[in-house]
This record gives sequence, C-alpha cells and structure tokens, in this order.
Amino acid sequence: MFYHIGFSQQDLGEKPPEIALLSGEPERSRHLAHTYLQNVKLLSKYRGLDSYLGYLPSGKSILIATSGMGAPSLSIVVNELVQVGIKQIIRIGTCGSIQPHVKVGSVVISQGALCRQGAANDIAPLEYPAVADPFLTVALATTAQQLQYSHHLGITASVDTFYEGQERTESSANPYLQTWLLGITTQYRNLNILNYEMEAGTLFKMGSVYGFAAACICAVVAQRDEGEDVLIEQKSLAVERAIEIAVKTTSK
Ligand SMILES: O=P(O)(O)O[C@H]1O[C@H](CO)[C@@H](O)[C@H]1O
Ligand SMILES: O=c1cc[nH]c(=O)[nH]1
Repeated sequence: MFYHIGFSQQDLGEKPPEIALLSGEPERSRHLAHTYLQNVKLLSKYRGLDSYLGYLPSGKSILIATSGMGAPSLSIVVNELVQVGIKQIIRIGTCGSIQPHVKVGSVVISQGALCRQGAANDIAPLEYPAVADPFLTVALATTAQQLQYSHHLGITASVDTFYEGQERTESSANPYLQTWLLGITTQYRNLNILNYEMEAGTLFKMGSVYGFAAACICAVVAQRDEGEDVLIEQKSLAVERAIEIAVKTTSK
C-alpha cells in the first residue's frame, strides 16, 4: 500500500484504471465519483487525499483522486498514482482569471504553464517546459466546444501561494508584499497569461519527465481584474462544467 494515497495496485480490480481525474478538494472528488461513475468504491480517505475507483457507462475504469492544495502535495500524490499504473491525469481545478475576457463561470484549459513552483525544481530544471499533453488538451477543448461551454485555451500561471504569489493585498494577513511581486499580475496579463492556480505547472513537468499524459481544466471562480475574492455563488456551476468536460473527454 502506498503511504500517502492509501491504496495499492491490488485494490484496483481486474481492469485497473489508467486514467485519473485529480482535483484539489476531497468534496469535489466525492461529488465527481458519486455523480458520474458507477459501482463506486472508496479507496482511501487518508489525510484528505480521498480517492475512489469507479466505472464509466462503457465499463472503462477511472480513478478519482485528490491532490490537496499546492504542488508539494500534488507531487506526492501523482508520484504514487503513476506507481499504481496511471498513465493519464486530468487535473480538474479552480482558478482566478487575470484577463477581462475570461469570465467567472467559464473554464480555462491550460496548454502550458508559467511554472513558479518550488516543487517542480526538484523534478526538472527551472527552464524545463511545463507543457500539457497536446492530444489530451485538444480533446478537452473539443469537448468543451461540443458542450457549448464558455472555455479558453491558453497559458496558466502556476504559483505556490494563493495570497502573496497571486498578488493579493487587501484580503491577505501579510502587510508587506515583496516589491518583486508588486505589479506581477499586470505583467502576466500583458504576457497573455489567462489565469492563476497552484498545481498545473508541476503536474505538466512531471508528465513529461515521468512519461504520462497530463492536462488541466480549471473553473474560473475569481476575476482578478475586478477584485480579490472568490465568487462562491458562481463556483459550483463552473466546477460542474469542468467536471462534465473532463468526464466526457475520458469517455471517448
Ligand atoms: O480548487 P483546487 O483544485 O484546489 O485549485 C485551486 O484552489 C486552491 C486555492 O484556493 C489551489 O489548490 C488552487 O490551485
Ligand atoms: O484566485 C484563485 C482562485 C482559485 N484558485 C487560485 O489559485 N486562485
């Protein structure tokens, strides 16, 4: 049994899954498993890294796993998922838009990431590209188009902190934002980066180094050109759309 994910390959049945849908929140994982999959089995709830085994209507097995928040936690979970035989990982997350045209309620599919994440530097050099699997990424965008959900394909900024690293000042307990971070959101906006989140860059580098297909779809829950807050009342619909796109993509 793997120490953090709390299960082994032997727990994955006769048709072990090769695809994992990975979310930051255990509640999202539970909802996904119980709403979209059949014959769902809880594999583990250790440390909030809840994971489930389930089946699509086609009979294909799928693993639902939880990364926790941030790249260090994600890196541990992903390392162990690969050791139980996972070959394709789609992160289903939430994010903050930094572009006026990327609205709350829409989804962002990341083609690559500006990876400002310490954990990723333990896996590959800083300059190593953080790119998503192109086939899986196009498949997600195609599904989003078919479902007619508002979606954007582009570059994501993956950072280590929700407050300082995403230039939050009014809602942060830290009275002092380092000068190099002041104006960074405007800089990223001008570089055509679409959104902030906290895991995709490390996931993408791991995919290229370990040899699995990685992709990321995030529900937009904050509009950073308007404010710092997460718009909770619009979160569930956006997350549902991201989940639906990911599940439909894995069903093809
Ligand atoms: O909703 P999840 O998947 O956790 O993703 C985003 O939300 C968390 C911060 O609120 C970070 O993990 C960030 O990447
Ligand atoms: O603004 C946001 C919203 C969700 N997740 C993030 O990392 N940032």
